Amino acid sequence: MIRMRDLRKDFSVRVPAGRLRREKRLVSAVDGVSLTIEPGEMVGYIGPNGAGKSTTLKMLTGVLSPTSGEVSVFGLTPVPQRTRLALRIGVVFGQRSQLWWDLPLRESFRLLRHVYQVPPAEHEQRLRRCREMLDLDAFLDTPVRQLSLGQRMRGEITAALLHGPKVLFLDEPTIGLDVVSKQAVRSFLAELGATGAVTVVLTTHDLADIERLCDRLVVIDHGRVVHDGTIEALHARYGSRRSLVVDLDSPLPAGFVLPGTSVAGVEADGHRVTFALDETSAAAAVAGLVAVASVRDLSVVEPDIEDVVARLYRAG
Ligand SMILES: Nc1ncnc2c1ncn2[C@@H]1O[C@H](COP(=O)(O)OP(=O)(O)OP(=O)(O)O)[C@@H](O)[C@H]1O
Repeated sequence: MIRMRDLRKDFSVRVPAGRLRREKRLVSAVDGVSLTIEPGEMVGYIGPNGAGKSTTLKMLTGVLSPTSGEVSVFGLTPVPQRTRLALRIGVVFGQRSQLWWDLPLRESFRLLRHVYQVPPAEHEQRLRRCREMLDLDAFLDTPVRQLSLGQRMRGEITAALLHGPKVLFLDEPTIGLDVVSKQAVRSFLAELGATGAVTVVLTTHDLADIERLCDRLVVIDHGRVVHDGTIEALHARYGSRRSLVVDLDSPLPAGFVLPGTSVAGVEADGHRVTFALDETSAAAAVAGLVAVASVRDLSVVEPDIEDVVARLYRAG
């Protein structure tokens, strides 16, 4: 289990004060975060730039000491017990590689087996799974410095898992990746999450990662948690609704009301209407509509997570 209690991290920064002077100022990067993450959970940790996501991950992984508050990861306090912690966690931080730049990927994996003293059979079994699922074979013998970003990220994720950690921390695992690599990484993480064997905490700016992967979404802003729950709870809280988009042979009569909905948009001279499904199902709305109008085509649009998260950031 991962526990944070009133966790804080302040940085002292020098900011310009007048033309020549600079003065010290405290930045509260993490400002009283309390969270408990149960084993096997897959949690998306999101927030605007500078919200405090990386700083939180750094405290969880023992890279930074908290200014105050408590943090424990599977019973260990990260900074003082960093060596023991390293055996239980896997970390993928985009900017920092755990691979040997000049060696082929395969050699990095071999060296990591020695670093973590993983029995050969266990190592082989884990590596085989990653090779299959992350499609590594085509570039296993390529030096790491020659890998594309997507190939390297797949290598980094493998490297983070070869010692069989209980927790995987990922900072922006899909940033800058091409579509194929993104899909490979997401499918792999989805499968990993489904086993429940590894607890996963990931930060991302790509909300499709969250939609695809995370049951739980924690939103942080200015170092504080502003939402903790499912994506559905976020939609409910911000009143996002599904909508029904219909293409009509002719515009609806003036003053037309479809029970349980409100008109969210009218386009193409009234031939396309979007109804927000406020208090009714898509099926009931469609039935009500085809009874009075000639419907050429229709689609049901799910609420957009980008939209609701943008509203949340603005509110924050
Ligand atoms: N080493 C540091 N020294 C001074 N200030 C820092 C340091 N690291 C982070 N900060 C500040 O702390 C705040 C939180 O930064 P952090 O990197 O945790 O945000 P983030 O949510 O990960 O942002 P991003 O999405 O841009 O990566 C920012 O205001 C940042 O400028």
